[in-house]
Amino acid sequence: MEQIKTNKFKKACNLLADNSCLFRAIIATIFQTITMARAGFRIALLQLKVGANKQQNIENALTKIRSAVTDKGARIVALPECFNSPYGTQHFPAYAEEIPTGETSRSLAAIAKELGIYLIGGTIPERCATDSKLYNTCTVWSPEGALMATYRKIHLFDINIPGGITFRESDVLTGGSDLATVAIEGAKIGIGICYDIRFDELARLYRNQGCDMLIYPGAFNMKTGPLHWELLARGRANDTQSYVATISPARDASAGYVAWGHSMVVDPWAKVVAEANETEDTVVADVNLATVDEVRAQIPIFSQRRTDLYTTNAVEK
Ligand SMILES: O=C(O)CCC(=O)C(=O)O
Repeated sequence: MEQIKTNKFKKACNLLADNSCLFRAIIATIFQTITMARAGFRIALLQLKVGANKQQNIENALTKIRSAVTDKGARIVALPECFNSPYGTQHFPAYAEEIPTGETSRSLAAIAKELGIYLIGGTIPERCATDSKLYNTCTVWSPEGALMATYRKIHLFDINIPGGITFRESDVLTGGSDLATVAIEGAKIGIGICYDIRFDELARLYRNQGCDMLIYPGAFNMKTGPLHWELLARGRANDTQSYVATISPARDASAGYVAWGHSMVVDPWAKVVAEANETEDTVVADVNLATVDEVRAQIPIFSQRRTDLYTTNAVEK
């Protein structure tokens, strides 16, 4: 019996010795997989001045995109909500364009291709070619200039704070019904727009789908911005243990709708890692996907949820 065991052991050793190169390669791959930290990318958020002249708004965005890439080394550039039009229901019909045939889409596709970058194209008022309805829509462009995704704002901004702010996007816009994720540089990114950030359910769905980062072009105002903008960005980052980026237009005190500004990147620890003030500016941050993995491993709330006590949507990761 002992003899048989010894022979088997010798055979196994000989096999390993014969295939030592292969064996070493397998061990090296396993070790690498265990220890390999995920990389990341540099993102630039463009807090743009937006005025009444659509052509100027587009030109300004293109200039700032170029400089974020050539001067600051961004691989992904993100624009604010409603960057080609003043923000207001009275403006949306006049500024609306079809996607991807409108002039704004064509300009974004061309600059993404020229610079070889990923471009989160903020939002524009979209006129749908098939139903003629208006949507508040984000487009995402690849380094080849291809349209990777469109996201139509799901939760329309309808609020009424007497003496504060009253806004009813639903007077002219239709809400979208689809989530949108894109795979960029090893990260899965979920898109939301402004008011959407108030809905933790949407962020949860993206987390369930395996997102590492959530990007919200937005334009909070002088009433809700000071109270809620950072709170919500940090809240969603903390809930989902993801990076969160919020991108606002610059503040223009003379505009009909005065944006809060303060575009920011929040890391999965819910720490604000880069932030603008209210003026036109470019916010740059390095997104480190190893930080996502680190937080999720160290505070493993996702696997600790008591789904026997409350419902959540299907978990893919
Ligand atoms: O939720 C807020 O306070 C502001 C939302 C907003 O401005 C928007 O959805 O465009």
